[in-house]
Amino acid sequence: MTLLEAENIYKTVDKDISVLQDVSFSLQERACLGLVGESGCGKSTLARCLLQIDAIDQGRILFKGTPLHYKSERQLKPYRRHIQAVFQNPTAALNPKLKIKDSLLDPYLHYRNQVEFKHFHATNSRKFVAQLLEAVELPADLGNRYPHELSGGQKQRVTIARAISIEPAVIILDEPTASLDVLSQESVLRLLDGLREQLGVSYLFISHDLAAVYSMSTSIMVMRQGMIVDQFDKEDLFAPDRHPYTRELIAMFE
Ligand SMILES: Nc1ncnc2c1ncn2[C@@H]1O[C@H](COP(=O)(O)OP(=O)(O)OP(=O)(O)O)[C@@H](O)[C@H]1O
Repeated sequence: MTLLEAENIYKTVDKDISVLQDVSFSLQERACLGLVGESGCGKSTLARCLLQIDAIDQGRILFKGTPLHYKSERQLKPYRRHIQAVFQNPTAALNPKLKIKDSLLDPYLHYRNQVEFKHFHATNSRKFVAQLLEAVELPADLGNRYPHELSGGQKQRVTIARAISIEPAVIILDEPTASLDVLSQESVLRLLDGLREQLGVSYLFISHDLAAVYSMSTSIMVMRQGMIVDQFDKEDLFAPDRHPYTRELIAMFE
């Protein structure tokens, strides 16, 4: 089943600077679609448009066939929980004044009437927090700490736990490991990969790092100057008909 679709999206900023041009793709159930491209090509702008943070100028964004882009905030509410996001900087994503357990409960309290809770069975909030921490391989007592008492990798695991807490269909991962050291990068990617399998969630995995995109994704799209110039199944990364720009990206890793 197709979960998230973009159809011929255009986006300009500052009146006439084109950032996205004719962007189309579809994200299938249980898939990980990788989006790779160099800094400034428009990846985060696309993420913000898909999350209905930024408006598009032309085209359509659909979730399970329903167009999202013209809906009011009230009409969007039932859809927002289905499309969650994890961004580059976990420190900015967590309220410094809230203990981790309270940050983890936030989305749950906001959306609990809409979620079936297939994966997390909350008989009480303490148990729910413990289940979430366990799912992201963090110790249960960490819930009593504040964000500044955690490492960058631990904080990113908390933002992942928040995202999965309301059992979304799609998580947009926008450079989720870019602020982490190499060892934490690897372990967070492994965690995300395992969670996709375990929870049956789909990812749009955004990164400038082709190696990370290759390791995580089932299919890949390549963006250059706001356009998708290449789109293919992961197995076809080294196929002879790859776009010259994709080949340039591959050459950087060889
Ligand atoms: N609100 C805005 N006003 C002006 N320019 C913007 C705005 N949003 C994005 N841009 C420009 O659009 C282009 C794409 O930015 P975007 O952040 O989407 O790229 P990116 O591929 O995510 O880059 P990075 O990997 O460095 O985050 C950049 O040239 C950026 O300066």
